[in-house]
Amino acid sequence: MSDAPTIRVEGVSKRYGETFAVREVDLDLAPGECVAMVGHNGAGKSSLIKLMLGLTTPTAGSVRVLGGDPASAAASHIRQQVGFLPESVAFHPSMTGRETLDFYARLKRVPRDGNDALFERVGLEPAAVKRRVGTYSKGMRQRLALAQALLGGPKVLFLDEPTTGLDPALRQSFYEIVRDLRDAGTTVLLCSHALTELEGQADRVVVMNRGRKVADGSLATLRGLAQLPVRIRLTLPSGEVVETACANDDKVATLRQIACEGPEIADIEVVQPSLDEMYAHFLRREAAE
Ligand SMILES: Nc1ncnc2c1ncn2[C@@H]1O[C@H](COP(=O)(O)OP(=O)(O)OP(=O)(O)O)[C@@H](O)[C@H]1O
Repeated sequence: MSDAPTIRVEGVSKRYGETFAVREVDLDLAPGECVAMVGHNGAGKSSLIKLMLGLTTPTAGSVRVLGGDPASAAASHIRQQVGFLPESVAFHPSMTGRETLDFYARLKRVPRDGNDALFERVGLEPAAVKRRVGTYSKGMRQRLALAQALLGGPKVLFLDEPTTGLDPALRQSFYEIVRDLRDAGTTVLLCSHALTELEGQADRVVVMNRGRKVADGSLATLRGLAQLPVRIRLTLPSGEVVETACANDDKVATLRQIACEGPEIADIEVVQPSLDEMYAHFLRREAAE
């Protein structure tokens, strides 16, 4: 990974009238990094993405994407290297999948000859590509939406709630595509409310609350900061499950003690705090400050 960030957000605020949608946010995203942005409804996630897309300009601070201001008139070359999958995509129902992707390719001024490869990549079968979008299932529409976001091989990809309404198998294949993109050096910013499914997918998690960034780090870093207890789950030979909790730093000593002095056990499991629990912790901490 090169050190120059693909995206640099510095001291950014965005105000709509009296409402601060984004407040004094600093955020760097490196090439090939997959970052998950989480937060309640109205936390400022979409507003931040709009700023990074250059659709709006900050009230204060600066946004740099691929070294330039994405909102400037001269930034069409930047916008061409950015893919965006919005939270709700409305395609024209009477156009086929192929016509839809051709249309977006023309808009983005990228050659259409890569479209077949894109359909294959997102798992849209040739027969489906010929059908009108109005006949598509939610999963097929979302695959087409992803193909649209991948047009031109973007260096930066924004995905807003990409897996909402998808079945578990489709979610998995979605994240596989995201992993391949990240491995190929694409910077991916992913917004989601589905916290549990983000575990293992993102290199870093950014927690937003009321426009502010309240936490930012790898899951391991956030676990260290939150200092939430780990749970030790013991299954006794009778099948009964007993749970105890201890500080993360004490878990080895606790396990040793259980092994030496505890009851006979059939199975043991150490359960780290989930992303859901950490998210709740950071919001509680923010509310208390
Ligand atoms: N164009 C706008 N005009 C006025 N207020 C706005 C505008 N866009 C966003 N806001 C306000 O800014 C705040 C942040 O909204 P934003 O859509 O960025 O949140 P979000 O985290 O994306 O929420 P969700 O998860 O529901 O999509 C909200 O209070 C919202 O009402």
